[in-house]
Amino acid sequence: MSSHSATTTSTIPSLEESLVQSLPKTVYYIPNFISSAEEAQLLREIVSQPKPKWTILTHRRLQTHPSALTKNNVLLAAPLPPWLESIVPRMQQLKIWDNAPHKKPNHVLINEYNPGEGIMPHEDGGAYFGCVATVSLGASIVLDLYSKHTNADSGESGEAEAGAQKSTRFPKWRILQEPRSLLITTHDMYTDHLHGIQNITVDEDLNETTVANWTLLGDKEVFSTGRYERQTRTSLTYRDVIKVSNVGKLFGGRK
Ligand SMILES: O=C(O)CCC(=O)C(=O)O
Ligand SMILES: [Fe+2]
Repeated sequence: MSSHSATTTSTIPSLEESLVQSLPKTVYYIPNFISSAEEAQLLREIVSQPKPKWTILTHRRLQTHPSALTKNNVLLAAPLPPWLESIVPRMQQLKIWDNAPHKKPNHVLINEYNPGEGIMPHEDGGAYFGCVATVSLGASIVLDLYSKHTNADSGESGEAEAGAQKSTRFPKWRILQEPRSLLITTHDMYTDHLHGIQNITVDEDLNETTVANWTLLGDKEVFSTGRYERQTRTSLTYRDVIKVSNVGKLFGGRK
């Protein structure tokens, strides 16, 4: 009976036990939120999307489901594809969407990072209800967190930086996201902080003092050397877009 736990639905830990206590409010980290079979299925769906679904960016590529927002940050009403919707009820069990305008996510960005790729520090902003739920697929990666208001003192300078990281900001905290994990970012952490992923090939210096969610990790052994060689990592970021418009209305009622 060893490895026959095919479904994990009944074993999600509570939000309380998933709180990342060392961070400003509020971040939750849940390892193994999905099973390996679900992870494989999601990755199959992602790679089988038609080529034009991908937006190629300098340091990653991106899919937007069901579609990109309009210039005014409006989502044209459409359901999420069923393969992305499949894990939404499990998120709803955690009650993280209870205060959201639509009570569940209606938009998913899919980011794929090869080794050496990343995303500049940014905030996700006011188009969305202030909660993002990130499912990681394929490999681990470090997410850096920054205070929104620069304080010039932090961090050593010294390290010669290759690439275009112009703002010399240093991450204040780091979160290690394992494959199949769920990361929930909400409240002040959503509104008052920036997050980013460095364009590097190895995440280094990983240990219980440098990784905010160390005690919550599913498998610390993987990081026992303190180093993690990046592999392709894909993330699904689930959000609730506040403004939704019916296409019919939009085109029918033109003023
Ligand atoms: O890949 C991630 O975990 C972060 C993605 C992200 O920050 C975004 O799409 O806004
Ligand atoms: Fe983001």
